[in-house]
Amino acid sequence: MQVFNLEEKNSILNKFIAEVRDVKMQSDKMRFRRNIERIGEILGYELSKTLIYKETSVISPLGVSKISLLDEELVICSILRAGLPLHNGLLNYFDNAENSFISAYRHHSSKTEFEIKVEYLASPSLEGKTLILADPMLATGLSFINVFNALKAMGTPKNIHLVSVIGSKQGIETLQKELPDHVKLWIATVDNDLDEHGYIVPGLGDAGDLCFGTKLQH
Ligand SMILES: O=P(O)(O)OC[C@H]1O[C@H](OP(=O)(O)OP(=O)(O)O)[C@H](O)[C@@H]1O
Ligand SMILES: O=c1cc[nH]c(=O)[nH]1
Ligand SMILES: [Mg+2]
Repeated sequence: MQVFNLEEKNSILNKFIAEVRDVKMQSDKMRFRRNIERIGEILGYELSKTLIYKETSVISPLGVSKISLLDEELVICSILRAGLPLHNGLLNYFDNAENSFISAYRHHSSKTEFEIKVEYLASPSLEGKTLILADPMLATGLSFINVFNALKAMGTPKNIHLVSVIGSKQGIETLQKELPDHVKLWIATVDNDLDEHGYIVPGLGDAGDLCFGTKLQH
């Protein structure tokens, strides 16, 4: 897996990362969701530079302009719940993409032990297409791996891009071991630690709850 960590170069992205981490700003849920969406827009723009383009002619009122436009069948798949604002950010730029939604949640057998449950999948065929798989948090990496395996039933994509906001070093190492070499990861920032509950430290907390509110454990 190839990793593109956008924090390696300072940009306006830093402001959005700072705001999603900031415990005081997190009380403004609308701003939190919009910042995740803005980060999705930037990650999408960066990955768009690696896609395939085809020269096209555009007729303006005064003449003809040649321009290269995206020439790939894209499918954006997001992992519910927290993937939704990131999905919207990607879709803001890749406006002709097809869309998939898949659920993944942590089912806890104790305070520190959990397995990932994948229960819902709505997707077009992925055969021969470019798949963009979005989830803002890459903690242990188990959600991405379980979802990656569940999506195999939808066909074999030509290219696969994972898009995430905050990753842990450990989670990225796990993905490096478990996912094929051709997969690319686009990530806004990487943290060093995971706590005993599998939360990224310093991270930002629970992205799903910050977007949409707390949920009952079941
Ligand atoms: O890398 P992992 O250790 O698998 O953890 C990351 C997962 O945790 C979060 O989802 P969560 O299970 O909290 O579900 P939610 O979006 O419904 O809150 C996040 O959105 C990822 O899907
Ligand atoms: O740090 C983490 C880990 C899992 N899920 C989150 O939302 N945050
Ligand atoms: Mg959550």
